[in-house]
Amino acid sequence: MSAPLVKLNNGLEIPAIGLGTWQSKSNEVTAAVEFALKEAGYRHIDCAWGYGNEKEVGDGIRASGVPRSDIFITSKLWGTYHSRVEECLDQTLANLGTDYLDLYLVHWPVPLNPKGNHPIFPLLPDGKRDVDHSWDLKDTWKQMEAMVQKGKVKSIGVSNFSQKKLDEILPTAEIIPVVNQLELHVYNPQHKLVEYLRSKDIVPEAYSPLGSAGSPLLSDETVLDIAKKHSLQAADVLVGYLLAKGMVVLPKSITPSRIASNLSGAVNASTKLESGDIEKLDGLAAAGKQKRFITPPWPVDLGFDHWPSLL
Ligand SMILES: NC(=O)C1=CN([C@@H]2O[C@H](COP(=O)(O)OP(=O)(O)OC[C@H]3O[C@@H](n4cnc5c(N)ncnc54)[C@H](OP(=O)(O)O)[C@@H]3O)[C@@H](O)[C@H]2O)C=CC1
Ligand SMILES: O=C[C@H](O)[C@@H](O)[C@@H](O)[C@H](O)C(=O)O
Repeated sequence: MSAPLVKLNNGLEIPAIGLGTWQSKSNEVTAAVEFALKEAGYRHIDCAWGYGNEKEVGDGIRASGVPRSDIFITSKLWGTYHSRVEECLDQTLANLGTDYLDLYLVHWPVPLNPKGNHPIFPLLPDGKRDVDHSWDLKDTWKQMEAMVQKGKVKSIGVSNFSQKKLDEILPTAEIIPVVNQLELHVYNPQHKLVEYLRSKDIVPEAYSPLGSAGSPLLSDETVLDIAKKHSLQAADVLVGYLLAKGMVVLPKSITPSRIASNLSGAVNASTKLESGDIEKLDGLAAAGKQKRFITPPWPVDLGFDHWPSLL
């Protein structure tokens, strides 16, 4: 079984299901990536410099024996490197053991102090994250564009960009981001933002599609009812719902049976779900279940709906 392909605005294609690797421990991720590629039919791996496990992901890619050219690899630029994009990218390429990425994303629209008191999470004396207010996001994007010109990445995109943040880079962008990777699931569907992305031909990529670790989504009554009706598992419905909506979906697992079913079960679910099921799932958040699970304490306004106020 393989995942369907989704067309990007530059004509390239991305497999609609990618294996997530955030919080996959270094001693577990190699086997997970190897299994996903060799046994479960995955051809897309979602990584990030900030996850600290790219070397082990690279080991899994090589152990799978699947040719590099058959695999779609994404990684992400961390905040302390907004003014040094090529430096972060070169580390990622070396970590993964490849000479190009299929997709490189700006991880968060928040430049962090590159000379702060920590290489990943620099903090100010008051304990807040040390944001580099002097750096302009437009210049991060210029440096991202240069990586395409240099041939180090095939496509570039963003992650965790609200409409407000996209509107900071789009007027001067020479390359339109191909995707925006966001927290998207039945409790956080972000319908308005997704509609905006569609209007700009930017593909929504769904992270934490199962609601991340310890998720209540897997025991949601509506999800379970729909799963029962079609003889599916809850996770199949959650991933299949996003697939059916034409999104790219990034379920993470280090458990072989789940890695397999998150692709095969979800593709099956995407063909079985009826319009009434999709309507019900689309309406869960508005019916009182709206919830974000990933809200790091950025001391800036990201411009998202339903973001806890931390300012
Ligand atoms: N751009 C960004 O800022 C972000 C990007 N991401 C990307 O998206 C990926 C997915 O998001 P993530 O937050 O990891 O969460 P997910 O929604 O993918 O959930 C992962 C959790 O669900 C469990 N799980 C996986 N499959 C099943 C299943 N079939 N049945 C029951 N439980 C299951 C996993 O356990 P186990 O592994 O033990 O099987 C793990 O605890 C990340 O790994 C990362 O690649 C995520 C967050 C932010
Ligand atoms: O991709 C995963 C997430 O974005 C993760 O990298 C962040 O939430 C990070 O832990 C943070 O605290 O800022």
